[in-house]
Amino acid sequence: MSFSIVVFQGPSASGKSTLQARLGVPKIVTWTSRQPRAGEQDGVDYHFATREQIELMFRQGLMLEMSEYRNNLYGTSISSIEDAGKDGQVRSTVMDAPGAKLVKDKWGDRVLLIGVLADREQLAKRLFDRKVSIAEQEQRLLSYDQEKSALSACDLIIHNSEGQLRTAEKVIDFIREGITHATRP
Ligand SMILES: Nc1nc2c(ncn2[C@@H]2O[C@H](COP(=O)(O)OP(=O)(O)O)[C@@H](O)[C@H]2O)c(=O)[nH]1
Ligand SMILES: Nc1ncnc2c1ncn2[C@@H]1O[C@H](COP(=O)(O)OP(=O)(O)O)[C@@H](O)[C@H]1O
Repeated sequence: MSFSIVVFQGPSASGKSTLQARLGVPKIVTWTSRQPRAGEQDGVDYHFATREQIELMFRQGLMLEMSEYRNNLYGTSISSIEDAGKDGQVRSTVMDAPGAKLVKDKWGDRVLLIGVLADREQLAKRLFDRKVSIAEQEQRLLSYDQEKSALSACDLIIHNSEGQLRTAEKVIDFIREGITHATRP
């Protein structure tokens, strides 16, 4: 059986979304209580909901997990993971380390867990370039060490510091080719 879900994990600004976009398979849309950013669409980037709605879904047993990040709730519905791959289409998602671990523990070798890592100094610069406030930069970098040490649970780790993006993209192209090949009838 081939992979049906690719999960990206790693520190904030390491390049998870960039590499997820490069992989180019449909995303598993997760839930968040944070406000949509400019250009983000409901049901495409996230299911945007209130904190209360997400908590209710969790209590109803519909959520695999729920996680608090920078004062917002994030969560993945069980059905979105279970349904992945049913149509023969691999799906991808970006998760924090605890969420990624749950998916890997529960769905095992259906899941390809990719860790993305870049130097701490470069992440600080990327966050600065993104015009993130100093307080938010500090908060995001606080989780750097935790996310970095959790990478040991990954099936593979892609290094994505300055100058490594082209190679990282080639690795992703290689993975896409492998996945597509394996799911071809
Ligand atoms: N555990 C968990 N983490 C999620 C989920 N959806 C998104 N995240 C993580 O939430 C964090 C914040 O994402 P976001 O608000 O889009 O901001 P970003 O830091 O710019 O990517 C990222 O580390 C995502 O990987 C989810 O369903 N569960
Ligand atoms: N290897 C790289 N070198 C320089 N900048 C990069 C590299 N990879 C990604 N970036 C940039 O860093 C920023 C954060 O990347 P993003 O994919 O949004 O990270 P994450 O999803 O992990 O938070 C983006 O502006 C992206 O274009």
